[in-house]
Amino acid sequence: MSGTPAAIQQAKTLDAVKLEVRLGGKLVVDGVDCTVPAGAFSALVGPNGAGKSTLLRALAGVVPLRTGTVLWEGKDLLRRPRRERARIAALAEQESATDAPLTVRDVVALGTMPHRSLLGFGSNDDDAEVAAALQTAGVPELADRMFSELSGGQRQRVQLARALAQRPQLLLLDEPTNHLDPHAQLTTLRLLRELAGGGIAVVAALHDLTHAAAHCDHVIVLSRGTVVAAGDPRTVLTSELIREVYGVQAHVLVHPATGRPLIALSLPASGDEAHRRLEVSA
Ligand SMILES: Nc1ncnc2c1ncn2[C@@H]1O[C@H](COP(=O)(O)OP(=O)(O)OP(=O)(O)O)[C@@H](O)[C@H]1O
Repeated sequence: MSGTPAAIQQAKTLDAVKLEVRLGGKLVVDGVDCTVPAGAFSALVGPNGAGKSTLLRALAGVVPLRTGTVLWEGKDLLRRPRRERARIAALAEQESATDAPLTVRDVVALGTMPHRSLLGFGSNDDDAEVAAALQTAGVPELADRMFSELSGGQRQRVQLARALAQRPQLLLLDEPTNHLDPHAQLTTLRLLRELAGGGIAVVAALHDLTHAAAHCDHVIVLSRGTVVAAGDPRTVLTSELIREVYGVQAHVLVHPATGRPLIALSLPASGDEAHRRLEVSA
């Protein structure tokens, strides 16, 4: 590898090439090409059922690809040994992966597994890693609670802590602000931006377009399993694109305090577009 800045940038990039995923006989991810650079916070947006969760799961190797390749640093990520892959990519999903009677500390400790030696199981290093992840996710006080007894927002932040404990280079998050109150939403988005600023690639499925426009460097717009636009959210998230993809009217304003885009949405006057969208997604 040459030492040029371009080569270095290339080296820390996720490239999805012609990804297809079929579920229940339906092509849910349909020829997705996208690039996610390290050092950037990327939003994955699109209507319900567009395929965002499935795409994130496919990137993490949780659902099998029908065709296509996921490259990290130019190499096939999904063909790497599972443990090596888990040191690169962490996925924080919306729903709990476990109903087992685990404490929050136990759940977050699962994230450290790819870095553990068998002899080092339960070491002080692991404890410190778990404590640091809970602290970063803003929920250190939950460590001894049973995971199954947490609220939706608390679970969401513990899932984030588990993913952070994995010390990933690529962090994939499915609606990380779901269930969170406004303060927690903003602190989570700020944290994700800081993590990206620290040099990792962060990709989050988001429904709030203002969040995507205000906090993300890059946006990928998915519709019916296909990428219909990608790039700087300030240029991609136009009224026209939002109307076309979501069937709603969008007014892109300027946030009076931050100067970032503020996207105000309303249904079209006739209601025709909204009606059409409900029919489409049924
Ligand atoms: N296990 C499955 N079997 C069959 N179809 C599935 C399965 N999981 C998801 N799908 C379908 O795949 C499509 C994409 O679902 P996915 O959850 O990826 O969308 P999404 O964009 O994340 O949606 P949302 O915004 O509602 O979370 C939907 O039509 C969904 O019904």
